[in-house]
Amino acid sequence: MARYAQVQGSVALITLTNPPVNALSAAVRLGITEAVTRALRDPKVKSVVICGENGVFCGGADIREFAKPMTGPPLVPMISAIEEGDKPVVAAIEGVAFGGGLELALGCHYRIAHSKARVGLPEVTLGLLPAAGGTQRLPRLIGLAPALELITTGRHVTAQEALKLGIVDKVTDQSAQDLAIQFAQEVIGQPLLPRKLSTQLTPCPPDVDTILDEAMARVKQRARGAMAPVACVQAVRAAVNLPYQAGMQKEQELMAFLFRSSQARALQYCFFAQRAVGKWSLSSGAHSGNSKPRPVTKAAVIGLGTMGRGITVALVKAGLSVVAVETNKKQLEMGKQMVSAMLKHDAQKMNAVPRLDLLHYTTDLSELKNTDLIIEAVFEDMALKKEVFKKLSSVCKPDAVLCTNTSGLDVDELASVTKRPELVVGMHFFAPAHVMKLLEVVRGSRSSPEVMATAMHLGKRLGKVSVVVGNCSGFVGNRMLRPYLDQANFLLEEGATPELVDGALEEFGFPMGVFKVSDLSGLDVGWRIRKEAGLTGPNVDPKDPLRRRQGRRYSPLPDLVCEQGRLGQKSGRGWYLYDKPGGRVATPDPDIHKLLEDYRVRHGIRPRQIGSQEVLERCLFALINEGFRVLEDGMAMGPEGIDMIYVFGYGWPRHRGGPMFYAAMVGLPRVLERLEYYQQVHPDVPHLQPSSLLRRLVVNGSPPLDKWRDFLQRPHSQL
Ligand SMILES: CCCCCC/C=C/CC(=O)SCCNC(=O)CCNC(=O)[C@H](O)C(C)(C)COP(=O)(O)OP(=O)(O)OC[C@H]1O[C@@H](n2cnc3c(N)ncnc32)[C@H](O)[C@@H]1OP(=O)(O)O
Repeated sequence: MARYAQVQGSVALITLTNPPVNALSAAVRLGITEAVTRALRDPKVKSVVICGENGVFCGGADIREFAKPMTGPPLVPMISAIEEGDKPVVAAIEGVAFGGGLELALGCHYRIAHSKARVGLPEVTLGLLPAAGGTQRLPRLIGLAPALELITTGRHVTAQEALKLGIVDKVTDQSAQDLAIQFAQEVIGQPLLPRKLSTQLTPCPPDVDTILDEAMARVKQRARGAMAPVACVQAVRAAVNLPYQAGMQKEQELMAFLFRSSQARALQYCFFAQRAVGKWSLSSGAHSGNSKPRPVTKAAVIGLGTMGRGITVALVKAGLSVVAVETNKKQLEMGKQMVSAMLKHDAQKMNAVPRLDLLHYTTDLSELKNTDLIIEAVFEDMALKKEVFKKLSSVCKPDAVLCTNTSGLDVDELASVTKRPELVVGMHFFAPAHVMKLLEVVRGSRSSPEVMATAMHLGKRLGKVSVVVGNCSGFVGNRMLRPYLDQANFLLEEGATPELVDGALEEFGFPMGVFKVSDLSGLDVGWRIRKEAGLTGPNVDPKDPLRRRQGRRYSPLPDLVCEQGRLGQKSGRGWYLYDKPGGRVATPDPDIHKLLEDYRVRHGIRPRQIGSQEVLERCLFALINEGFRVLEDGMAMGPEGIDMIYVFGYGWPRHRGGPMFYAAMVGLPRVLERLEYYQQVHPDVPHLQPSSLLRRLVVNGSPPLDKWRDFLQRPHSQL
């Protein structure tokens, strides 16, 4: 797992060999330890180079080993032995040096990087801290403020920035390994002590306490309850206040606490789940490994509303040539201006030139003859979308892929109006589409494996986390959102306020509570959908009482709020009050409190005290319950997909792993018991009726999440 060779006469070359990323598994650590001992002992060896095989230095500790009992030599003494040795050791960094990989390089006396390499300490994103000396050596090398920033964010740094910061000593466009070998010979005999970071003091600016206090305040504000960033600041503080060994002791103590935490487990689960969802499979046997995507060089977007504009920007940024179609001339002009502004803004941030040349705007659908893939993003109306798909079917070349950005309409119904249903697929982007990482790729019953591969591959090119989902109303994300929203509204009826509900959800870790999000999205969106569904407005069944629809409990509160012209941020009032239309700072609104009080009086509801625990249980467990139904219905590949949809599309706190992971952490018997309790109290809310899958899992001893698939009733997959 580490190859040893002697090159150029006196240089020991140690190569990490653990594909694909040379993670520091037990075997690799053993290999390095043995190779370093050999090099330091061999009198013919005067200097050492450490590099990684296949153009990757090292992706850090082997994350898969974290769940198992520790074996092999630990990292800290291994790195100390390198630093303490009396022969210069040079790290040759190609590809990446992340986490333990960078810590290994910091234990070396010199670092040479390839110009395309990236370095960083991403441990915080795994719920950990750099506990192989990273929190102690990096501040000593580059100073307090930059070290704090890198360690608390886990940000990856390019070789050029690493050179500027002083993390690496040289950057080369040629082979980093060759330059390191040459360099290792040049530095033989030079004093090593100044290169041993553990012997140095952390450079301390006069305002050191202010820097640390501000960093702590910043991470606490951003962390939304995540513990690792806070521990990172504490560890770096030790690099300033304590001698190296005591600082290392502190680093170990903090790490031991984090390592055992449920947050670390959740974040590490997310790391693997994010990668797992890219490996999709269908019930037909087709999967990502055997289905080839079609080439897409020219794409089109139909409709330049908010979604269409964002999708256009995302496609252009990925280097695709795009035809943007908007039949309304005024809208086209407005869309054009906004897309250009967004592209220019993004390019400016990255010091690049905006690729406006990739764009062509038109009002004429017949200009789509040569496009490979078309994404329809018109108004969310089935009749309108069908009309567009009919036209696309006759205008586009026969093998062009037709995608819809619907957020929940039936993909099969749309496909049925085309002559190529096998080439129709849902690509459900989330607003703003050029920013949000999530993409639901919706498989219609006739979508071909090739078309799924094409949409998934395009998602990857756009930098999205793409998740294959089944074609059911609302797909996965929005389908699970309904019970969550319902519960939030019911809680208002029963005595809560928007700020009480949002406060509990934000305390849990959501960036915004449900009512703030609704205000941001615009309350009229849901209002229109409810009108179309006959839940409010003229199409309501006259036999339905005000607080019941289609046989189940219904809260008309959101409709009443809309009827008052309170449409959210855009109108300056919604569930909250804003300083102006379009304002973003939400303050509790006495008028809403009055509206709620009057409503309760009108309906004879005695308000009661509602606590955070009830808010969380009712909103989150109802959502989770629907997640189990999604699995039971075969609309998702597994719980990992659901979790990634919620983490990347709905602000679910990553350190809680996603709703299904959270359910497993809380304990499935507990989730079941609370759902049963609430269902008894609210028998007219079917969403609280525990799903049969949840019951079956509990009866079978609550198996771990990766075994849930075994408890689905077959045939299960609709994918
Ligand atoms: C008290 C206890 C003390 C314990 C001390 C513990 C010290 C911890 C310090 C650490 O080092 S924690 C790990 C820090 N490193 C990272 O977070 C890096 C994670 N990896 C990445 O960012 C990326 O994978 C990459 C290295 C940039 C490569 O990206 P790329 O897009 O090229 O490929 P991927 O699809 O992401 O990965 C390929 C393959 O490799 C698996 N993998 C990647 N990194 C690791 C790792 N560090 N450990 C184990 N496995 C890793 C990844 O899961 C993929 O596998 P798959 O089977 O194909 O899904």
